[in-house]
Amino acid sequence: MERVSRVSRLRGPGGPELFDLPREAREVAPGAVHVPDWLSTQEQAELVAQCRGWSRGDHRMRHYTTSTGGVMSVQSTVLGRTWELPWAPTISSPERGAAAGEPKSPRPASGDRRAAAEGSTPDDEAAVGQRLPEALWHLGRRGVAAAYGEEAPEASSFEPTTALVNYYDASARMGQHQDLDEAGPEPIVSLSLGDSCIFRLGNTESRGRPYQDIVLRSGDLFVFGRQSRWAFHGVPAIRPGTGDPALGLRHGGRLNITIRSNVPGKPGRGPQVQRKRAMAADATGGDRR
Ligand SMILES: O=C(O)CCC(=O)C(=O)O
Ligand SMILES: [Fe+2]
Repeated sequence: MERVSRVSRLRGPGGPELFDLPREAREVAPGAVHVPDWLSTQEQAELVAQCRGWSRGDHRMRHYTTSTGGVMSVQSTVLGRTWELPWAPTISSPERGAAAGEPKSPRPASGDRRAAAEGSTPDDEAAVGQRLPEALWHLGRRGVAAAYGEEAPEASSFEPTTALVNYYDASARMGQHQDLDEAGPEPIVSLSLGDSCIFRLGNTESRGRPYQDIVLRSGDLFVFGRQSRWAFHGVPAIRPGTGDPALGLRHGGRLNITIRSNVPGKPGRGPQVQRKRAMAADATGGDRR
């Protein structure tokens, strides 16, 4: 793992914080690496703009339902190859989940979608299908190399296929869960944009203790694979107003992008997913995953 010391440009509610605190890249648990300030402000702003372009039409953000029918407080969209699982969004049935939460914008007819894509980049077009935008493929690869080192086997073997983009408004949260939808064991590459959050990284056995709370700020990279690939994790809180308005998140909030490898013919541990999601929903009042 590279050990890079960077100085954060922290913001507090209403403006920059008073102090610049050095934060170091750190393996917080075996296989779980936090690299603060990995993306420059410009890269972050570009990614926010790209996410806006990608999350249109069939890929618009929406509140998905958990398997028990609870509505997630987080809004999400999937780019690239989707999962063949009951909860997962599909391109051919874009209304899945709509009953759980009214879409933010009406679904455009296919002609409208072409119009919406005008002025968009080739990556925007890619996201309309099941191909992962190239920019995210590269970020996935770079992220693994930054976390585990250029020489790590995963730095060349990781084949990103899928990105889950989550939007958290000030009150959104995500309950403790495992990312079981991919067969694994490829790592999960997570990028944070906008407001800071508390990211809770737990153990692989249960949603409870031991866990540690890590502050993820805009531009941070977090990779969890290897022994932490099946660790329970979640986002118990957002810190509203801490994001830099220059990123272009018009209503504030936090964007999270997890870049994953979802191998066809190797569906995740489906039945387990259902159970685990149900557990998480039940234990948190059913409004978040
Ligand atoms: O928002 C985050 O940092 C975590 C998201 C997550 O765990 C997920 O989408 O599965
Ligand atoms: Fe997750």
